[in-house]
Amino acid sequence: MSDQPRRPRKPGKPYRRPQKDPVRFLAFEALRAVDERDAYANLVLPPLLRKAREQDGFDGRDAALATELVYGTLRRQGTYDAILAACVDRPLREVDPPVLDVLSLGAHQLLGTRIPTHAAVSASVELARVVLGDGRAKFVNAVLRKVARHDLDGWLEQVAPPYDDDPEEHLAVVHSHPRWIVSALWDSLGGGRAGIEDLLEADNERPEVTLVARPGRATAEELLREPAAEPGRWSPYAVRLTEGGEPGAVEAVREGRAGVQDEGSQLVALALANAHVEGRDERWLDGCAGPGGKAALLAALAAERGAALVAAEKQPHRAGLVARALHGNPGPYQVVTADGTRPAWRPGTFDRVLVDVPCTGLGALRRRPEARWRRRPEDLDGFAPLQRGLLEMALRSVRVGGVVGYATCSPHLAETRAVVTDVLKRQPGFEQLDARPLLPGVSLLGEGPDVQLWPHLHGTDAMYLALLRRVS
Ligand SMILES: C[S@@+](CC[C@H](N)C(=O)[O-])C[C@H]1O[C@@H](n2cnc3c(N)ncnc32)[C@H](O)[C@@H]1O
Repeated sequence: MSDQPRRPRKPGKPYRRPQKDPVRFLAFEALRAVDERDAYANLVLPPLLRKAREQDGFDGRDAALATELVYGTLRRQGTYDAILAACVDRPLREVDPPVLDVLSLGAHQLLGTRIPTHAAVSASVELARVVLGDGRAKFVNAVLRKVARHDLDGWLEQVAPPYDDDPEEHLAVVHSHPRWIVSALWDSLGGGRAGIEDLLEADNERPEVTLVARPGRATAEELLREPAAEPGRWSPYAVRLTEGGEPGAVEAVREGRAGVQDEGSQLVALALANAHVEGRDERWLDGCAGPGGKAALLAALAAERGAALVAAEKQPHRAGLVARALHGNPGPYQVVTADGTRPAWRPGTFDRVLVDVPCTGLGALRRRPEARWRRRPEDLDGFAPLQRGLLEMALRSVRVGGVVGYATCSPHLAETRAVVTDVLKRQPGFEQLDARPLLPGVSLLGEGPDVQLWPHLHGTDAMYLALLRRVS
């Protein structure tokens, strides 16, 4: 793209080269990658930040601002789209995607950060001059000046329908979630307006980084020596890095003795490990193990009891990640690349089985800021047969008296209770255990017997767990 103006300027208006602000430029590059290449922000950002540290001298504050601009813009995209639609004289789908990205980034700076108005507008116009050219920068300037006329609350009053007229659409616009997701989360959570609003807002918060000290290999005390580290809320193995931090810089993480793992995932593994099984307790199975977070915790717990874990994963490259996560485990384990719906082991082989099935991931929206806009309701139909197939396999793989854990990182009822109910109808001989006492100290677990965790109530991802014992 040429830096030179196409036509000579009028006297008195000398041409000024646009100033490239590395933080905004990096945020724009990340948004384009997410938009254009369906990339994931959490994968795109780290290499961009690394490059910026080396080439542009980015410091910690620059990196924090760039990260906040990317994540905040993506999370609040639904709200910003509604506001931008009111400021643009044509449908947003007719605005070029790169222009829309600059506008959204500008809207986030104006409405979602403390950056002063003039700085937010001028930085966005400058960015537009660099990446879009002077003509479209004028358009960006005009639109963002309209956006700047109100604060976020003022805009929401204008663009969101009143709650009493259309509660779901109101919540969708105000809390920036697709309407079908608002509806699904509300169905699962139940209750009135306050609870669902708290949940939707929790999805818009950046989660803390939580570490797991793998038992027998590291201790929570060791991890608590890290800066701004606090004990976990529920899991004895959890340590929260309250200021984010860099897990890769933690020695125990680098050595594989500890890992990054949300407390909800730790609780699922712990509940399965703590469930009572009669008699032998030597053979454990993780039936869909990649990338290996729960398998690593299970394997370490199994080692403490003299049990062995088989970790099965269908995708070869993910099986490689499982092998890496389990490397150095003090007890016996085996990683197999296998289709868990067609097991390579005999029925009734295992004493404990976990199936943490592929799902829509609607319980981890706070970690994947773009995911809510990519998911479609039809995705549920795609996962349904696999989720049932994997649970059926798990039930066949456990011996009489043994226990199966069915887990998802989605609270959608079609992926949680509906699967368990359907499969148990076809496969008698199982009783559902009350999972709640197996999560000691965790409050607000509902009526059971299954467990649904929530970001706003438990500070975890919205993990689901049902525990089933084979009785005949
Ligand atoms: C939700 S993830 C599991 C996360 C894992 N438990 C952890 O904590 O790291 C589901 C995994 O199941 C794998 N998978 C999908 N279909 C499978 C199948 N038929 N058999 C075994 N694994 C499968 C996916 O590749 C994915 O790695």
